[in-house]
Amino acid sequence: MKKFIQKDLLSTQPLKCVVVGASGYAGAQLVSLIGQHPLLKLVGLAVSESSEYLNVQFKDVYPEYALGDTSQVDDKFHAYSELVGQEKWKSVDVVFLATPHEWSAAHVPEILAQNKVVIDLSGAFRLKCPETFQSFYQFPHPGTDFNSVMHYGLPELRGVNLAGVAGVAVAGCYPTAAILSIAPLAELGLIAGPPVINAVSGVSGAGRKSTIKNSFCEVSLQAYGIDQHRHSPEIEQALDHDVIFTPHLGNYKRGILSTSVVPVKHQVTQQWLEDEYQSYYSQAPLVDVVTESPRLQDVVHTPKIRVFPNAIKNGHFVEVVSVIDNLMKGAASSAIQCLNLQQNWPIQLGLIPQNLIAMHLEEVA
Ligand SMILES: NC(=O)C1=CN([C@@H]2O[C@H](COP(=O)(O)OP(=O)(O)OC[C@H]3O[C@@H](n4cnc5c(N)ncnc54)[C@H](OP(=O)(O)O)[C@@H]3O)[C@@H](O)[C@H]2O)C=CC1
Ligand SMILES: CC(=O)N[C@@H](CCC(=O)OP(=O)(O)O)C(=O)O
Repeated sequence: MKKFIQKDLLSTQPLKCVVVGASGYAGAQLVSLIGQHPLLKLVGLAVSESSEYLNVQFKDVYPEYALGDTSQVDDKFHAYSELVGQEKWKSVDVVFLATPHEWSAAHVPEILAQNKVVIDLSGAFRLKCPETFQSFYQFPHPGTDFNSVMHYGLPELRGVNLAGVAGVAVAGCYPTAAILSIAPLAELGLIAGPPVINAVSGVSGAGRKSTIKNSFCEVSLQAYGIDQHRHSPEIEQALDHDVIFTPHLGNYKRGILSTSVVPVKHQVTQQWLEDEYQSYYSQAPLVDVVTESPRLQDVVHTPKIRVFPNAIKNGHFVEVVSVIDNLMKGAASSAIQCLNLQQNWPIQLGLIPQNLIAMHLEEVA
């Protein structure tokens, strides 16, 4: 696969990356994105010691994400404990974790201690309050010392500054859709009462391991986690406001459609609202503020979010519909954006080739 990059980054050495949890849905999507990124080089795929994929090649499990030329890449799954014992581990720059929350909580400290950048897709380091964390995750907070080390990674949220940070706790999938729907109103101080957020996710949001609840014949559009989903406090932390969040499971594979209804402190017009959203996202190439109700198929398999703000009830409420692919913008592509920002690279580097072509590119050798 040909990779292109703008001239001023041509002399930048690619970062060596490992994905832990590479056999899972989010990890596999990450592997495919690293494979197409001009400044990232995949050097290891890690799974658990009891994984059914040990020593199996990635392309045999996920042919749809084939890495292109794999002759230079070890694309077999290895146990994490084996990988860290290999000589090449020492030169790894970045470790992506697409692992269970408990696993990330236990292992991030040792990876940070080896001066490797950690990009964690789990929820282990997103919530700053230990009591809230314990009550929603049912295990102890990894420690408040990490609150200043692991930075919340929602790339388009104003105030997020990831340049040079040691670690990133990538935002959750539902929170990405909900927070980016409401953030412009929060910044304006317009929220008059708890936003009501209803969101539907495809089944890949629940991960690859099957259970009765997410098996094909059992899944039927259904609300769950009412008033107790761990993404409620995550959304509240980012917006600094209470919310009423209800997730729903839909009988399809990928994508989240979120609808947020927000009471506002003063009457707004449609034009004003659209202008404010356009302004908030003016430097965000992967956010489309749209004027027609977005569909999941507009974004599935893409790194984009589409946001559709509406002034309703005579301008006293704002209703915002947004759509994302939960495995891309809700997980893997957002993780790549976070690393791009951590490195001071363009936010969309490696994610939208056609955008790159517009930026005076050179082919990477
Ligand atoms: N699915 C989604 O839409 C999103 C997921 N996330 C987060 O990403 C993480 C992964 O989610 P998802 O891909 O859905 O989950 P999956 O269940 O599909 O994948 C989990 C991965 O973790 C690996 N794993 C499990 N235990 C260990 C261990 N002890 N050591 C090393 N690897 C281990 C599994 O490998 P194996 O079983 O082969 O050993 C597998 O590769 C979770 O924290 C989730 O919350 C974040 C945003 C969205
Ligand atoms: C459909 C489904 O089950 N979705 C998952 C959320 C997706 C996920 O993995 O959560 P994070 O974004 O926090 O990592 C859930 O409700 O627990």
